[in-house]
Amino acid sequence: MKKYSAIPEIGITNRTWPDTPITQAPRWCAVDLRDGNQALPDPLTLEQKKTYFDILVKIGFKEIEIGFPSASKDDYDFCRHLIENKLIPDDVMISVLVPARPDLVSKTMYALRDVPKATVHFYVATSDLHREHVLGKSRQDVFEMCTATVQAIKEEASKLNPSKFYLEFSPEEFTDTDLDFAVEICDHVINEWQPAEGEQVILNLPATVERRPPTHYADMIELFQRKLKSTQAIISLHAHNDMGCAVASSQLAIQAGAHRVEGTLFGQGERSGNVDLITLVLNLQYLGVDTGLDFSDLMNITETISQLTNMPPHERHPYVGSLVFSAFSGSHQDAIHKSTLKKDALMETFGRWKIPYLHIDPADIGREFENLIRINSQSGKGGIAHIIEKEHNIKLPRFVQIDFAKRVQAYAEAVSREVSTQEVWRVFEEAYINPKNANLSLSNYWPYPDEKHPEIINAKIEVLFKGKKVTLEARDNGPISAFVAALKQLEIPSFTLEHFGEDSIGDSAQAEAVSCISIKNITDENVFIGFGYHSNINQAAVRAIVAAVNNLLNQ
Ligand SMILES: CC(=O)SCCNC(=O)CCNC(=O)[C@H](O)C(C)(C)COP(=O)(O)OP(=O)(O)OC[C@H]1O[C@@H](n2cnc3c(N)ncnc32)[C@H](O)[C@@H]1OP(=O)(O)O
Ligand SMILES: CC(C)C(=O)C(=O)O
Repeated sequence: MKKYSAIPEIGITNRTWPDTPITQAPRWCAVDLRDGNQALPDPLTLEQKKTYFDILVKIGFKEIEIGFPSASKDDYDFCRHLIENKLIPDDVMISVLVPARPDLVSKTMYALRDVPKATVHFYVATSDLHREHVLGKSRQDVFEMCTATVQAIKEEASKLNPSKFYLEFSPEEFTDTDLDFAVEICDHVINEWQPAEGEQVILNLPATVERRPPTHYADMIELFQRKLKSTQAIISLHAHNDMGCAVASSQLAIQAGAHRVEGTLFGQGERSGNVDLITLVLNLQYLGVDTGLDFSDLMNITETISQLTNMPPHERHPYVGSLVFSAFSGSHQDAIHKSTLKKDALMETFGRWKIPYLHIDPADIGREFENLIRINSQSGKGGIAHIIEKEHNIKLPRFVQIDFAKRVQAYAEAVSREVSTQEVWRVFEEAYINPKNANLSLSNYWPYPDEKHPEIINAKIEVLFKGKKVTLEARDNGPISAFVAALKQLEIPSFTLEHFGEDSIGDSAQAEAVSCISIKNITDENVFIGFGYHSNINQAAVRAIVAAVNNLLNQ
């Protein structure tokens, strides 16, 4: 016998869910304070639960499962705390969990006294595996347990008038349960509860352990609804993530007609967790669905929840991971660099958000482009140019990008790790602004127009050349060419000025000028680049020339 084998199909005919797009958000129920909390190595304290509850409310959850009051004093106290201090907003429905054990119902209901309204959620395992081998019960026993539990809830509820109670039932291990039995037991629970006209019972159909592919979950949800007799049911999902497919399962099962989804932030929950509501909700938002939840402050939410649970999300966790809006590799960086500059135009062209390698706008979830492009040995010129432009406001000409990318790559290979933006700048400075082992340094430069021919510029310069102070003079028809003419009197290889570009940094009157120069060694045609800064554009240019000449001398 093989240890693992194919899982039998559900046996649905004419399934409709694959052709049913999601156009409307389901009801969301956050079960972080129950399923999430029960799976934490250190369960949340009362204070921590309060903070967590407030975050869930702020995000916009209207249904929040707050705990298992019969399980522990902490859970009981938290329930009392919310009710006694009237901390539950009018438009929020809390729910509590209890097993199908009448002995635990009274404590559960007593914990809810004075609540204006609440959902009482009870569960019993219905799979053959669990029912027979854990609970040791027959199918008939399970019917009786449900009857007894519903009656106990009704009885306790009647003592707590005028609080209004709603019912939720979970056939635990639904996805491993014979579907006809699941339908029968759910119809039975609704019949026992006898909901008032217009009232509905939540049937929460859990993938307690993810034992099937997402398509099977969707099939089961569609078929369950076809078979259910009652018309007073809300179909709810509760997917676990053992195969890593909980988001996909839930998304397909919503297509299959589920009205409500239970899950947790970051998928915090038993084993590999519950469905991650952040991913699921933002996936629907990405599909244009109005989800009713607000994750615009997601990074602060992430930070607080990580502290509470002591479990920060993985760096690649969809939407929230620290690396999900970062690109290290050259072709990704190039594409992002080019397209973020014209993101509005792209939006016009495609009629929706579209940027290569970025499926949503990070700004929508409180993130920025700031760390989007990160540098290592996989990076290319586009990304590196992006860093220099973003951090230092300097637009690198293409030929400089090509030259500089090689230098940064050599540096990254030498250090064998990610290169910080400060290091990128240091490489830039050493390459083009203050080259190491400089033989030439500029002490002073005085350009002045000729008295008789003001279009002619006289250049007087003082330099330190190979340790000696030298004064040089020359004239030409511009301040830069006059400077070059003076410099050429030194014993340096002959060169020509190839490129001269200038830009300004900042937009005030005191903005600094930045010049980019390239010179070519006439003998071997090698090109050398220099950059210079100054508040005066001519002074910036001659500093760039000095840097380029130093590179030529260091050849
Ligand atoms: C899939 C889920 O996440 S379900 C929620 C799980 N969450 C929790 O279990 C957290 C809180 N639980 C607890 O604090 C405890 O388990 C309690 C208070 C509920 C019960 O504690 P104990 O009475 O000590 O029982 P214990 O947990 O050891 O065993 C469970 C008993 O309940 C039975 N049981 C388990 N689930 C159910 C159920 N849904 N309905 C009825 N009985 C159940 C078991 O068969 C077992 O019965 P046994 O004593 O006859 O063998
Ligand atoms: C109690 C139920 C809903 C549950 O947590 C599960 O089946 O995973």
